[in-house]
Amino acid sequence: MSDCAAHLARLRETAPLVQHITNHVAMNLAANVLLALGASPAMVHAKEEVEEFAALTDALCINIGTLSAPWVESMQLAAKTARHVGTPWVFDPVAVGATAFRRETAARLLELKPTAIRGNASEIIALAAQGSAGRGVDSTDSVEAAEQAAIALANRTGGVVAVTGPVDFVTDGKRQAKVANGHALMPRVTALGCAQSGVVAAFLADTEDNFEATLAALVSYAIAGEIAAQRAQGPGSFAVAFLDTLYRLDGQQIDTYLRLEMSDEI
Ligand SMILES: Nc1ncnc2c1ncn2[C@@H]1O[C@H](COP(=O)(O)OP(=O)(O)OP(=O)(O)O)[C@@H](O)[C@H]1O
Ligand SMILES: Cc1ncsc1CCO
Ligand SMILES: [Mg+2]
Repeated sequence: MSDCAAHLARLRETAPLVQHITNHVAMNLAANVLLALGASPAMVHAKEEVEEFAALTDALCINIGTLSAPWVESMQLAAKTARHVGTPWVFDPVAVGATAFRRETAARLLELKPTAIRGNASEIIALAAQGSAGRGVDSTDSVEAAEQAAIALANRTGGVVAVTGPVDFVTDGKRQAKVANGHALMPRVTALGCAQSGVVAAFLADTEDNFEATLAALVSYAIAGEIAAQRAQGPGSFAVAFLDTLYRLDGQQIDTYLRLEMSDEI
């Protein structure tokens, strides 16, 4: 069994509780994706309860997709608690280059050292303050163009950074890898990237190696997308097939489909 398959098996055995403070578009899909995979999602964002919940969850995912002022406070409180108690937390900087509100919120969250950051190329370039705005929530940059930004961010935060797209790039500042799986239907379903950030959080629960766990999350996700696309007619049936495929995904499929490009140490 490959390392990726072992991480997936561990996730299913432990069924980690994953708190989400995510956007209105992603909530339902992210919860269904996590349930299909075998984790336990909870969308908990009120400032009155986020700290209490963050102290008991196995992992936390924070996503700024549909940002508003009360949520910014909740995000800060939850990330601070996660950091304090040593719970892994993932940051998804949706459309961070688009507005000053997003840039300022993201900068404050970065200070709380996310265990992992997952975004598309334009988001990672903007977050590293290298200038791209993207086009709303969609990327206008190639994953390759974001590699140096990802390495710089990983070094700055001490965490893992994943740039996702046609080929995913992941680094912890020392190691790097590329995942060449996936399917072009995946960006045609809204919030599939947001749900993927929740999946990264689920894989980060209870692991010794954050880089390997993030890599396993990206691999599982992309391979499920690739298999699901074989029986999809378009984005609608793809979304349904994707949930079914995540539910059934096994180590043998991972080993059969895996197209991993392990790069040298940086
Ligand atoms: N063109 C593509 N070909 C193959 N796989 C893709 C492609 N685009 C995306 N994917 C897959 O979808 C995953 C997440 O996609 P993406 O980077 O598009 O997220 P995103 O832009 O944050 O999405 P969203 O904001 O809609 O949630 C990738 O990790 C990859 O597995
Ligand atoms: C479409 C959209 N708008 C804000 S968040 C979101 C989900 C994809 O990022
Ligand atoms: Mg996104």
